[in-house]
Amino acid sequence: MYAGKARAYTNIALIKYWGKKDERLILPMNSSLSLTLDAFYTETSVSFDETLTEDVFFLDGKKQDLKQTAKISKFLDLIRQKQQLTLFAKVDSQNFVPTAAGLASSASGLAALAGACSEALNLQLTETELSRLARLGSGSACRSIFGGFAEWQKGDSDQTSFAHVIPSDKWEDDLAMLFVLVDDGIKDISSRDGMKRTVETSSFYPGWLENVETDLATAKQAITEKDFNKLGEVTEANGLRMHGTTLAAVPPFTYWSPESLNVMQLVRLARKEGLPCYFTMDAGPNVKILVEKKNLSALKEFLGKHFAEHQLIAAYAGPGIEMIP
Ligand SMILES: O=C(O)C[C@@](O)(CF)CCOP(=O)(O)OP(=O)(O)O
Repeated sequence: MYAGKARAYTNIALIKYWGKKDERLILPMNSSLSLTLDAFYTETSVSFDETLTEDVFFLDGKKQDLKQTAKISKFLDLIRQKQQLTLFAKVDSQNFVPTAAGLASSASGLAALAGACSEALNLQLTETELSRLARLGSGSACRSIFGGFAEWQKGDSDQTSFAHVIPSDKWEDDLAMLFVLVDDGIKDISSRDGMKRTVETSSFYPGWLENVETDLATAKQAITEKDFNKLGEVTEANGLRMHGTTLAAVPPFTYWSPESLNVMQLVRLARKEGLPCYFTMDAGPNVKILVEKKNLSALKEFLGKHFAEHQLIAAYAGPGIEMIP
């Protein structure tokens, strides 16, 4: 039996990955940039075991059904193919996220799985190779190999599409991200399905591609200059552009709930009142607010008038993947 375990942290994109050029290899249409956080992570152990007659997948202690297990098997097949391996595996993933739904991300899960497989089979992968492997599980997972700010350079092949750390002189330690949980319980379209429909049908999608590489350059410059407002402005604008593409998809859809729009308005109001903070959203109604650590308590107080304590969750910059002996 070959066993391994890894811990990987979720990341939130400031410049979004939205659209695939290649579905099988998960090659993105554009490069993206994220901040790895400390608050939410996944611990995954994997054991390739000759006594197993099929892959088994446990998530938070519960045995998963065929559909969920099939996704993991698809990833394991890639590993087995690469390693000329025929053994089945038991995968056991534990999401360490606040009870609220909609926070566990595939990014930390698939990154942890890639790390656990690498450990189990003693693949001795470099961080770049690990990032490429994680990418094959879920695009955004390739960024969770790294702590702090990470850029996923889109590349144009399996070899050239991977993430790397963005030098930041630890500026991320001055920042925080406040999650506002407005989960309205609607089963959203998954990011995978949402971006596929958008690429294939949205007349607004070409506009997204026109701007995103410029946004990325602006964000990287803001990090170099430690310019919070510059980073915040491009983060908020890029997220809005991404979500804008969904409105012109066929059929149209949006991840925004009325509560999401309320939070966006409150963020703009906070800024007007002199509290610099900027929002971004992903494939769900929850809103993430980028704020400097020194202003986090003022932001929590400002939002505390509108939301319950448990709806406001703070996160700070987090580390890259950790192998667990
Ligand atoms: O994280 C970002 O850059 C932006 C998003 O979160 C916006 F919703 C997309 C993440 O997509 P992911 O779950 O990685 O898709 P997969 O490759 O189909 O598994």
